[in-house]
Amino acid sequence: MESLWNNVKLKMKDSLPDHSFRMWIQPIEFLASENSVITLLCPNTFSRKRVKDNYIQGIINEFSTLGFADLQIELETPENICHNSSKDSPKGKGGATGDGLSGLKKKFGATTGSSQKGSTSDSLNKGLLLSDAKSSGACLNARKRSSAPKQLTLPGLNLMFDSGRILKKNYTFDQFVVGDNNDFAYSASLSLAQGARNGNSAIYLLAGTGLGKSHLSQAVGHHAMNQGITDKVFYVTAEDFTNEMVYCLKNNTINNFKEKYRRKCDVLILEDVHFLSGKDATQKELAMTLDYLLDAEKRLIFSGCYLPGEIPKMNEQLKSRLTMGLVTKMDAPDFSTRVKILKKKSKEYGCKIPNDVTDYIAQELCDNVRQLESGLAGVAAKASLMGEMLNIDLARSVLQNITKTKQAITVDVIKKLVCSEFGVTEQDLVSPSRKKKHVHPRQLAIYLARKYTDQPLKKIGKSFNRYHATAIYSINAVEKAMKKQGPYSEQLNYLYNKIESGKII
Ligand SMILES: Nc1ncnc2c1ncn2[C@@H]1O[C@H](COP(=O)(O)OP(=O)(O)OP(=O)(O)O)[C@@H](O)[C@H]1O
Repeated sequence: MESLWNNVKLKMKDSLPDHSFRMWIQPIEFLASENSVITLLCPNTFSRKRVKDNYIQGIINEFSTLGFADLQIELETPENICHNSSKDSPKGKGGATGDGLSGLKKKFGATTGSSQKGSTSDSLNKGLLLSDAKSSGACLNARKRSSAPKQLTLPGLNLMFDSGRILKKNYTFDQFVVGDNNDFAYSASLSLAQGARNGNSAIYLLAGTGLGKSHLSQAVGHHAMNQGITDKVFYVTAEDFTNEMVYCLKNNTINNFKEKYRRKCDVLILEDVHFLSGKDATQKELAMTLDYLLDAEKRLIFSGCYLPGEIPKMNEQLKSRLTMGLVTKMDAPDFSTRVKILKKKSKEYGCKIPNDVTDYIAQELCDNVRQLESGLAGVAAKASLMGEMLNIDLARSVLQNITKTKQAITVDVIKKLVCSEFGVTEQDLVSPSRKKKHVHPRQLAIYLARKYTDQPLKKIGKSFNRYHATAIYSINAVEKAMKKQGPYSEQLNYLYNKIESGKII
């Protein structure tokens, strides 16, 4: 169940503005599951109230799209649990809150997984074990051992470090399954991590969503640190880089920023390069930083869904620096690699999946590895939560929610939906009109077509009489607008719900 919750989190990451996700959803941890009730642990009462008021419905919806429609979600806080336990205790003082979230989970017998993003490597049965521990008063005993209460941190505040984001603990080379689709990217990344330059100190990992860019680029960081090569590994997204630069400019600390990236970094991992589109000042600064790093033969790993040359409003200097090293493309895995991935992941989750079920999942889910993981987690979680046999019928009942949506959505279906919601015609969508009332629905339709269909961007652009670059620009514009919570993201969530509920077909 813990990995099911991690999948729900991943889905929410896509639909919420980044800061809201990091502040409110990311810190929530799975605590227990019993009889179709899932208990989640919020860091404190304030966060619990906020989640209850604003995000609980979204959480329920995401569980339901993963095939768990009838679950009840309970939100707990460390204080609350130990307060409840202390009612049974003759002299319950102090509290597990002092140890924070992970301490409390340890006391309850659950593993904490990756500190930031939650690991999928824990057994799917942990939730049930956890409930047992809870009912047998483990918290109470733990409380007696705990030290004086300490202040809890605000949710999400410890996610960024001076050197960027924390690397996910299981994004290592040995957890990465190599197939025909990614063997070149894998070898190039490994060789860069090991310091065999072959004339290259930079790599650009190019792939669609969920195909392993973050996994492989973070594996380079892990390797450099674990092998004692360097601990000066900076892992940032292009958005983080931009925000940090703007912050430093405003606070007159831009020299520190330059010093940090140019002189204190041995390995720079920069993700989601397409975010830089149109950000002239950041592009110039990054190009200069890359000159320093390339001259010093530092290791650079970039990743993005598009080639730099395809990203609109990107300056030529930066484009050429980003592609100075190897550009390696990762494709969707073929059937046998999907089976290998499922087998590896099910071992990680600590569950045994019969071969025919693994084959079935691999046949049904072929878009990307994230989707594959989500299907596997859903199937295993349903078997564990409902106490059902893990067989093809059960797998079918979980996967049909994922595949039904996927099969039926085409660019035309999306166009029709957007037209009916915005009161425009299909002709308006494909026309050259730059009027806001046409541009807005057109950009949304392009974004949705990218999200819900398998069509390549070139083809999507063509369906709207647009160039490839304009399609990328539209997607970036929607992603940017979504980050500001408000009518725009609500509108988009509404469209997601309509599409995913199958109500438009
Ligand atoms: N070859 C692989 N072997 C094992 N796991 C993989 C592989 N490729 C991807 N994954 C897993 O799939 C999930 C998604 O991968 P990742 O986050 O690296 O994708 P991404 O390309 O960075 O996607 P996005 O562009 O949406 O951020 C992760 O849990 C990752 O561990």
